[in-house]
Amino acid sequence: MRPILAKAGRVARHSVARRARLFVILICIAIAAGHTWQSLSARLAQVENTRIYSGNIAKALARHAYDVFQATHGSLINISDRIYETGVDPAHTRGMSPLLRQLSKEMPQLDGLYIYDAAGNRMASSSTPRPADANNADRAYFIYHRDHEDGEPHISASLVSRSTGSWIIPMSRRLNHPDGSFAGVLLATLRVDHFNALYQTVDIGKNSSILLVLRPGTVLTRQPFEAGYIGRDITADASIRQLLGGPASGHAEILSPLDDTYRYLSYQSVQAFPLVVTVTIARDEALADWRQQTIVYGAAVSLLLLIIAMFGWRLIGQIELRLAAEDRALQAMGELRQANKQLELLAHQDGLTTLANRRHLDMVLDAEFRRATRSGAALSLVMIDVDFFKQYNDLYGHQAGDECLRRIALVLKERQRRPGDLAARYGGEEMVMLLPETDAEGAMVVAEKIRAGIQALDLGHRGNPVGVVTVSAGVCALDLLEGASRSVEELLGRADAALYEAKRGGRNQVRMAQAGMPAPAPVSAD
Ligand SMILES: Nc1nc2c(ncn2[C@@H]2O[C@H](COP(=O)(O)OP(=O)(O)OP(=O)(O)O)[C@@H](O)[C@H]2O)c(=O)[nH]1
Repeated sequence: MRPILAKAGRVARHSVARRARLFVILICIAIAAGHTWQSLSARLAQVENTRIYSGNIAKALARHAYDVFQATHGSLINISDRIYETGVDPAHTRGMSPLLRQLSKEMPQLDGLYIYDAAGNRMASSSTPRPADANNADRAYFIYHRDHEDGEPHISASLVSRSTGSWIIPMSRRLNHPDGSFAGVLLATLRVDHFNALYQTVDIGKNSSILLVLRPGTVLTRQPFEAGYIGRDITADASIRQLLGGPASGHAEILSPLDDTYRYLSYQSVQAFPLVVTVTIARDEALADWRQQTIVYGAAVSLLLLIIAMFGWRLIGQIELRLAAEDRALQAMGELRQANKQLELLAHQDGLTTLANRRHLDMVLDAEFRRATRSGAALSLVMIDVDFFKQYNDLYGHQAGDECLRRIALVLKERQRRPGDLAARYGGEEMVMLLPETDAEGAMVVAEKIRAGIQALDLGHRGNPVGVVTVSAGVCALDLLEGASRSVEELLGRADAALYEAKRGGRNQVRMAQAGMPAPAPVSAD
């Protein structure tokens, strides 16, 4: 495998591990994000349910408050009509206690009904008179009516009744003389208990509350009841003031000014009266189920993520190990291929000259011969033999002889100009140049250039009359052979014969094979 391709393959394989790691991370992120989204959605749904639930309760309780105050208001109108029948006659008014008792009995929300004159003295009441409430000129509702001429019903802040000792909500009307001057106050007191008894039946949780509020923000009663909260102004908190100052009903998350607890607050104004019912549910209580579910799911999802991360990482680790093993195998394969190539090269190469060896020459010659015979193309062969090489060895030693052969081989290599040209060591100091697509004349030119090139090496040789190393060469071309008897052996034999002729002719020359050339005879080394 080529190094660049191998590297590209390695990069691609390692990017698989990277992508797998990224995939596991993305899966984990997706699961975590999905759980977070689901959890936040569930929280929103829980908050919305709480809003609807508390809003519905506030609506129902506001309706109840309206019914109670409307009925009380009806009674006050009824009583004042009776009083006005006689033009606010004190004697007549003082005799109305039985009527007040009767009306009070019929209305379970009432703690009592009272009539006070312009000086605040009690003129009639539904309860047994007590010295403590003989004069109520100091009460806020009395002062209000004394100072305001309107005959509208007035609701005051809750207080403890001097007559019954119970927590009550005063609802009163001004009484006028026929000339419009202040004649006294007609008072109905509503039992705080009456509201709380109902509020207690609403299951909204331990840390949640229901408030009946007198606008702008005075607490009339609270469930769970705590005397300390009665009369407090919840609009001291700006956010609540703003909230209650808005539409007739609404919802918000608030930090309760009463107990510093975060709560979901729903409120509903009571129709026709300056009253508001608020239902607040502690955030902790509202979200308790959601929190528990989130913790359980969160633990399950965390476990799942842990398992995915652990298995994912282990899997990726194994992938990486496999990839590393693959890398090593590929590298080993590459090295093996390289070694095989080297071996192949060595199998075809002559160790001394690095020219093609005899075996390779035989293979190529055979193939080229058949190809040329088939196609009618030219094919030539030059056989080269070093002159007086025995003397060279004798004179300069075998190692010098080897070096000489190497230098000669370089000249042959130089002459391999075409892709098909092949220089080979034929054996000993004999070499061959195979020249496909080359005719006899062309081969003669190449052979001559080789001969001249070797002489030009100027390798001193005292045993050679020329004084330097020279070669003789015999050339034979395919077209010199007779058609039917053509063979590789003949081509070689005829080239060898031509070489023989060159030797006989005095060496350091090139001869071309001739038709009917005589068989080679031994040449003297002298
Ligand atoms: N140094 C060395 N000598 C070799 C090698 N192969 C063959 N020879 C020697 O080459 C010589 C060839 O000598 P001969 O065939 O008698 O002929 P020559 O001395 O070259 O004389 P002519 O060919 O007639 O010019 C022998 O002495 C071989 O030992 C080789 O690989 N290295």
